[in-house]
Amino acid sequence: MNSTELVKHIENKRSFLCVGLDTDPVLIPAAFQKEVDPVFAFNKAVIDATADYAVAYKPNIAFYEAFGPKGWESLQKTMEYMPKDVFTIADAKRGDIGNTAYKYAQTFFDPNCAGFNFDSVTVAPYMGHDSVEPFLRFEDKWVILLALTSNPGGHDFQMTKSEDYIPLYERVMRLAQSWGSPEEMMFVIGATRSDFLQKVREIAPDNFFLVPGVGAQGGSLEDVAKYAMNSRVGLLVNSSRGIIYAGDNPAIDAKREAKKIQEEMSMYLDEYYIK
Ligand SMILES: O=c1ccn([C@@H]2O[C@H](COP(=O)(O)O)[C@@H](O)[C@H]2O)c(=O)[nH]1
Repeated sequence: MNSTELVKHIENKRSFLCVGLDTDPVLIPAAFQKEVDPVFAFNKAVIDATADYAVAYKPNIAFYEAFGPKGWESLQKTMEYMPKDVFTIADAKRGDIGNTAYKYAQTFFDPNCAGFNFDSVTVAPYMGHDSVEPFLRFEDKWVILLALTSNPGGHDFQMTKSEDYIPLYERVMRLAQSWGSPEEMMFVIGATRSDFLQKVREIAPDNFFLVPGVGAQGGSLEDVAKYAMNSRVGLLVNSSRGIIYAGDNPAIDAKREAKKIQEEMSMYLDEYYIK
């Protein structure tokens, strides 16, 4: 999906919500456990319940690969079930030398390889340009680089400063913009980093940000919208547990939560979105 289509879906749905499909077999409600593939059955119910309110879905790959071939099959079926008008993110956090990175890119982007056709994949940038470039060879596909993550340990390295006092996350964001255009590169910025939202938007005015950390991790959606929106919205805000485990019945509970977030987003689009 290219950026024009993505922005069109955001404007049409008045939403920049990404639903995280972090589907843990242990947490799936009992009603789905009797299905042949409980993970897929649950994901299907979540997608049905939330598709009117979400513009993106983000299966975190860890929740699938933990179960080997069975997990990959659930992911495959989930991807085949995705509505056409949503942006898909393989949250895989890959990163390796060039030829290996290309294999990772094929895994998620090339339908003739593993069979997936994700729009984007999350990548750790710390092995440098040649570890990211292979992902950029695929047309209309996106690389989403970890910049300022939402977890407490994100501080350990991302905030460290070199002799010129530039923190590592900033160095990553500035240098990475010379590797690829804002039409193919996003950054992960945690919603929990509210003090830095203005700064990261200043560093990367045109890129989309994938923002995890609202919902279960407590980040403020309003702060994200207020400080990090740009002239094409430029945000995909993810909530996983807060939506998918909102209750035992996704048709009611996941729908309610997704709708609530979408309504809030719609309000913030009125308030903060300047095209
Ligand atoms: O900085 C980061 C990068 C990725 N994540 C991922 O996003 C979701 C968040 O899930 P919640 O249940 O909404 O907290 C999950 O898949 C993480 O691995 C992140 O949280 N922070």
